[in-house]
Amino acid sequence: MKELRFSKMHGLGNDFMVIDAINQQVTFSEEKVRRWADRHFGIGFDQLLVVEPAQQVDVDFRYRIFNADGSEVQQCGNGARCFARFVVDKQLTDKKEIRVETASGIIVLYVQDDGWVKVNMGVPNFAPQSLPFLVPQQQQRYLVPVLGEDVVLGAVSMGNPHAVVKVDNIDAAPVEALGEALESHELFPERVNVGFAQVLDFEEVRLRVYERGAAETLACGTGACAAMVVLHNWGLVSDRVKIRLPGGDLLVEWSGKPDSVVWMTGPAETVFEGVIADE
Ligand SMILES: N[C@@H](CCC[C@H](N)C(=O)O)C(=O)O
Repeated sequence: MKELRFSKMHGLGNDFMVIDAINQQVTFSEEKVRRWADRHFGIGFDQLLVVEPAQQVDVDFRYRIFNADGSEVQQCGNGARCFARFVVDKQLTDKKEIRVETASGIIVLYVQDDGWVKVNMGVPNFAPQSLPFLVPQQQQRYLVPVLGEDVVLGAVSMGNPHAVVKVDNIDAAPVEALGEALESHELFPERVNVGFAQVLDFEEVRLRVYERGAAETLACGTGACAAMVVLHNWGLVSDRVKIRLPGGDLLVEWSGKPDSVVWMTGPAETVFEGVIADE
């Protein structure tokens, strides 16, 4: 058994175990991640974030993400902000503009003087095959039969797959039941994250997200970006929107022009440092 150092961090209550895998040797299995993620018998987290050496020449780090159920995924927005704070606080870099490779491409993280992090989340991809979403053609709105009703949703990849459902009031939304049913719906063969969005006005949206592989979380960064771009396409929000999640607020900006990137700005906090025995 060897000792493995980690940080426990969160972005608006979406919580993470963060491991420096540059200065420590560590291997991952689904079973190990699930054990660490357990909130009673482990450390407890929504996602595990791993800092690895860059594999490409033009980036600073490689960023790997595992959901609490042990599945490795392509992107995590709240995690990206925590990743930036981690590599700066641990003096793994002295840069304030950090280029990071993920399983879905390169993202750029900017650590601001106030400690918040602004992330270039890349260009949203509305092509159904990018999620993947098994529908005959790309549309702004899709009608999906689930739990005995036809649910209207938008679909987008923010590097990871998202479905967005507009609701009148997120407090009354069937997040658990519908979220779970859509997450593993046959039209989403790689499963999907499901956002429930309540539009307050052009600049403000309330959002709850049922995350693939982690169930409902207090916040989802890519979910906030997905909700914003879908609602923007539907003409319901402006280019700069405050997304109010159960764990706090995120600022999401997107012009809606072809090939324009999405910007997400918000906090990232360290809760404690820990050491765990690892085989
Ligand atoms: N919490 C995240 C998203 C984490 C990954 C997601 N559950 C997936 O499976 O794609 C965020 O802040 O974006």
